[in-house]
Amino acid sequence: MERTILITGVGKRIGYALAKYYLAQGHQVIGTYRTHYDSIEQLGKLGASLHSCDLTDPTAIDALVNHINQHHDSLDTIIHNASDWLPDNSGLSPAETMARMMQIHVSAPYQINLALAPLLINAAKTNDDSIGASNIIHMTDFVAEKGSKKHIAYAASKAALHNMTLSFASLLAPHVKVNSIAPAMILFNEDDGEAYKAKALAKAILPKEAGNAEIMSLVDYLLGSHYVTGRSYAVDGGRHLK
Ligand SMILES: NC(=O)C1=CN([C@@H]2O[C@H](COP(=O)(O)OP(=O)(O)OC[C@H]3O[C@@H](n4cnc5c(N)ncnc54)[C@H](OP(=O)(O)O)[C@@H]3O)[C@@H](O)[C@H]2O)C=CC1
Ligand SMILES: Nc1nc2c(c(=O)[nH]1)N=C([C@H](O)[C@@H](O)CO)CN2
Repeated sequence: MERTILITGVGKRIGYALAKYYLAQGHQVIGTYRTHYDSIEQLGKLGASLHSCDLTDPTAIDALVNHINQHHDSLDTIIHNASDWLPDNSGLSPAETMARMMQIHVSAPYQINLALAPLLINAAKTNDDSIGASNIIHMTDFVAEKGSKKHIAYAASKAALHNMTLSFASLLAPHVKVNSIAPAMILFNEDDGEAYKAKALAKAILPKEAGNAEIMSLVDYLLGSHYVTGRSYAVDGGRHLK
């Protein structure tokens, strides 16, 4: 079955890996980006439909969903991947920090889900088994359940994003499944030093930088299911047992 998958934040790392992976499988990918990296050109050459959209701007989000509703007659999957891992000591005021985290991780997915839900439902109904045929995936974080001393606003926004998983799962059943993926140590950042890396790895009983493949295989499972919804799937090396 050829899918049409909207992925936010496809310019790098997990979002870029997801977009390339599903394009390679022959699916249609609609990708949003903020910074125009060379990777965006690469995805365009692979056939992706790409849209610049800063998720802190509700007007830009309106333009995105209006374009999708007007130019795409089918959409069966949305992956809310875009995220800003903003520390509490970034220099922004507490009010600005919390507002930014809630806008990107909660308000933007809320606005997009409500606007595109009819497309997801219609796509599901074209399937022989329409129950749970369409998908929304919210990329949350292990810290949504545990909190974080240095990313309080970020963690709170990811917890709110998972709460929306529960609400949208109830609202959009039986045609649309809605699930969270709660990762921990998937990819280090380029500026992470050896001491930080060692400390981060030691937080899990499986001390690994898990890599993109862990996310891709879980997304594949969720897309193929017709029976899992309203749940959070941890990809965290057993951090809860440390
Ligand atoms: N990497 C990891 O180990 C972990 C990741 N996660 C979650 O997994 C997901 C993917 O992680 P990862 O690939 O590391 O994410 P990144 O931090 O690398 O960023 C993901 C994308 O989000 C985009 N983005 C950030 N702010 C905005 C904005 N205001 N408007 C539009 N796009 C924006 C970035 O664009 P730009 O390039 O322009 O900044 C980037 O392309 C995220 O939701 C993250 O919270 C959770 C736990 C661990
Ligand atoms: N948007 C992002 N969110 C998170 C990132 C990231 O790079 N971008 N990284 C992490 C860490 O890997 C953390 O899980 C382990 O230190 C968390 N969220």
